[in-house]
Amino acid sequence: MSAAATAVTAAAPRQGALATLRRGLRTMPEFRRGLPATFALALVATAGRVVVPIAVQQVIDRGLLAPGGPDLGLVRTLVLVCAVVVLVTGVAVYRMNVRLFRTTETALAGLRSRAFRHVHDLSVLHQQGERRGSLVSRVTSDVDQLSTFMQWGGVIGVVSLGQLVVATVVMSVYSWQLTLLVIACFVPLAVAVRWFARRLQVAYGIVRERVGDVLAAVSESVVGASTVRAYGIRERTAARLDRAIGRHYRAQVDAQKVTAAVFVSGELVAALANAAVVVVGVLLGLAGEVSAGTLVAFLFLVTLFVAPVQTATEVLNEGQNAVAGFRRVLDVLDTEPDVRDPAATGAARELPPGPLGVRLEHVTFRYAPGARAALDDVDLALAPERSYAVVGETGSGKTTFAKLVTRLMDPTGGRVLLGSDRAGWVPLTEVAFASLRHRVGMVPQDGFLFDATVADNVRYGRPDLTDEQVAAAFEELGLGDWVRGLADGVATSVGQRGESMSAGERQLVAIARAHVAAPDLLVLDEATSAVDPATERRLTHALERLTEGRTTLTIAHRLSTAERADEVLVVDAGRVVQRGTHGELVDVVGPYARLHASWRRSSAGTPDRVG
Ligand SMILES: Nc1ncnc2c1ncn2[C@@H]1O[C@H](COP(=O)(O)OP(=O)(O)OP(=O)(O)O)[C@@H](O)[C@H]1O
Repeated sequence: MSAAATAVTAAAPRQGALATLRRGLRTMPEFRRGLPATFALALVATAGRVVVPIAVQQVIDRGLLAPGGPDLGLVRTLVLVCAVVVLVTGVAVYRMNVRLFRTTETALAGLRSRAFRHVHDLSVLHQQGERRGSLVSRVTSDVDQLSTFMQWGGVIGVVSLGQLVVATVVMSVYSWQLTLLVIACFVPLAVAVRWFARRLQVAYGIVRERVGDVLAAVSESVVGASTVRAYGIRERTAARLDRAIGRHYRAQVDAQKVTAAVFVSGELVAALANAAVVVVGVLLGLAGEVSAGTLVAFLFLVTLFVAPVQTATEVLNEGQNAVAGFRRVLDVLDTEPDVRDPAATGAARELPPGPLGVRLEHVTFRYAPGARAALDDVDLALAPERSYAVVGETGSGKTTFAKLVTRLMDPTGGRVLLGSDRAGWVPLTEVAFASLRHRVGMVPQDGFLFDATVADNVRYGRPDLTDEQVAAAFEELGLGDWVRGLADGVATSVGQRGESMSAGERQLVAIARAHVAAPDLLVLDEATSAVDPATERRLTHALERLTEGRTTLTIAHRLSTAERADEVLVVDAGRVVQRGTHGELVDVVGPYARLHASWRRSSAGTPDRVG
């Protein structure tokens, strides 16, 4: 599959609801494992429910109204049997629920973790193509949506169906006339339930949409809190949020009205069926067709009819939710990772030992089929242990170049190789991820930090390092005084996404992280943000130490970086148009001289940005 971004939703062909449910359940072997035993318990629970009406009939007809006077011994035995059956049913229902919760949670945890790993396997580009919030919701709330159905809907649905069948069988054994009567009463309800189910689907569809609106409004106002405050638009933002909450409230109430209507209809039909059974039953009794016990048993059996028909609406509704949830989760799992670890196929190679150079052979990259090439037929070689500065106008393709060299994406044409003439070259697509991540390091522009201590962030790629070793690494980079000046030294917490640190400080931590990882090839995306002169000096010094003796590819935004580099590569509209030292290029008429001149013009404002 090409590296071009394809939305996750486009990956799988649409399947029918049942096929989706079946396929979804197949992806959760943990769920199917305990299912037969759970169904056996469900069967016991169902059977237990019809034992009581049968016993009542027996107590009345053969115990209390026995031809030779009341048979109290039989009544006692039947009451005892009933008590045991009720107890066993209770235990079975309890065990069934516990088993169901356990297997469902195990299965969902497995699914969540598989889906999460899969999202990680998708390329960076793909993760950007899909809105991140949406990917997160697929692994969290969409999976949660399945849980109600699996814990409750599926098995309760089957139990209810079983209850209906068993109740019908028992009733028809007692009296086919009364059975037909009860069914006749419930047919309109069954039809109404289908109608209600459609209305519920629409109503809850609107509720889910409104929930999304509320979440979007809340997250936007929280993320943009400073902008909201700065422009004094608090009232407007709050009003927008209130409107979203109000719409959600109305949608929720509308949906609940439909649910309430379903239950009321159930109650009405049950009352109607009871009344009909009493009237017709008494008439049949007078004609000698049914006994008093049968009539009372029927009243019990009618109640067994109501619950399943009512639950059917909810089961249908939950089933529809689950199908929607499964679709969204399966879409993620069905998406083939476009940057695959060759180790998964067993054909992976290690990078050759020693210093690493880079070779690009006719490399082309398009972000989408038919889009303009972000890199266009680039053919070049970078020697090991030298430093290169990649410069160019904004949007010229510098970041794309860096992402292809670190295999965050694969080229749509041509290939990238790492190695050296001495030790040999290996195409990046054949290099095991473990070897690649071990030998190739990247310091991204934003210097993302995890919510942990400075030391934890530094040893991300080297978990074996102690705090002392991390502190020593800062010393080696000339950052000892800075780290000692932090509240708790290397044990200082950086806050969520590193928010307790300034942009420059985050870069220092990111540099230390790259330093302890000690890669042979280092790709640096130079930060564009201006930092204070003291941090700037620290950064420059630390970067010098970090890049010493390593092949370094820097996406340079500062002229000083370009000046210091062994060679400058000038990228323009996806092509490398100039190459040489700063001294060689600066006096030649061309893009570099233009960039340089524009830097000179703006040098009064920003220190030394070149691209
Ligand atoms: N995720 C993306 N999807 C689609 N097009 C993209 C994507 N990222 C970059 N591009 C396009 O590819 C081209 C090269 O972008 P790239 O990010 O490599 O430029 P750059 O030289 O690094 O720019 P800057 O200096 O602003 O970071 C640009 O035209 C950009 O619009």
